[in-house]
Amino acid sequence: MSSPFPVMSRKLVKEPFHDRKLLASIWGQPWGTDNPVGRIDRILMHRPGEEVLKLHGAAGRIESGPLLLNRIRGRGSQDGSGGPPNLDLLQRQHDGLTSALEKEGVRVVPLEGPADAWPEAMFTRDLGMVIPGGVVLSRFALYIRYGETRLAAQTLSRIGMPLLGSVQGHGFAEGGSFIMLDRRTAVIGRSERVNPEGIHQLRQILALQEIELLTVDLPASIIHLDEAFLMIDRNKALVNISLLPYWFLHELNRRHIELFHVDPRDPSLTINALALSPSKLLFSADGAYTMDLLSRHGIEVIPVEVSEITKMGGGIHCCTLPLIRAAVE
Ligand SMILES: NC(=[NH2+])NCCC[C@H](N)C(=O)O
Repeated sequence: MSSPFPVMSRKLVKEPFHDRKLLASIWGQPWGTDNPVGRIDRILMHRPGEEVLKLHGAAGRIESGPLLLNRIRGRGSQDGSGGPPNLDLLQRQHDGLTSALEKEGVRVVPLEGPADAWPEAMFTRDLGMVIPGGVVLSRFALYIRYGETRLAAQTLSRIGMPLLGSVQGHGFAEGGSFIMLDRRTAVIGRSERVNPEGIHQLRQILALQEIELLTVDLPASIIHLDEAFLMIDRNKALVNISLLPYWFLHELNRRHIELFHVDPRDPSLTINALALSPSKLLFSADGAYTMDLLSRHGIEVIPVEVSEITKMGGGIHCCTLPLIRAAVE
């Protein structure tokens, strides 16, 4: 088979780094993604182990929103009871999620290295920002997650995915607050976990590919954009309007993205689902009202049980980091 890129040629390289054919020919795969819904080829996950039991009693509460909320006196709507997760149930639900993905033909890449020091390594979404051509590694805002970046760097370089940058200095950015909206636009949610310095660094890296970065200020009740917003098809999104500013909804509307409410009767992390391909989602089995709405609009939803996972402050989206998505259109 003749390659379009003869390595012995002395001609100048014309394609950019993220050219899919060049990537596949040299780096083995068309790594990364320029969209949020194309068919997923492979995905990074971590099966939770004994490390989750290291979360102390109040972790469930602390981790579900900014730490700052703990300094506000009186009882707030976020305050939960906490307590350690049921490891057996957590593992069974995580295994269910993995098999649902494998059944859809997605290759699951396990996180390598000693995850036992990092109780929230299960939330692999947060490890990086996947962009065309590779990944930008996160820098975590909390000590309890800080070492996860090293595991990601190790795993992703071993499988041959280009590391296109990493948030450094005093910057913070976590993958759960980032999405590639389309070839020319990405979105990041600013919060306790994603600071202006992290956003500035990411914006510079994206500018190398002429990608604009929109910043959405998140309310104090959440830490990541994926608790408020999910793309479900090229031109369709699920939104929680109580957590998003008017200008952003208006901008989506201006871009002809059809919006669907996540039903307020469903658990709050229902929106934290995953597009396997355009209009086909892995969805929390507890989100019945929203599933009904989506099904009525021709969107295929595959339910999976994640109730124990959500007790740790994340859902399906948080547990999965797509490393390669097919191009759309
Ligand atoms: N992408 C996400 N929404 N991840 C949620 C992570 C939740 C986890 N308890 C944390 O505090 O980091």
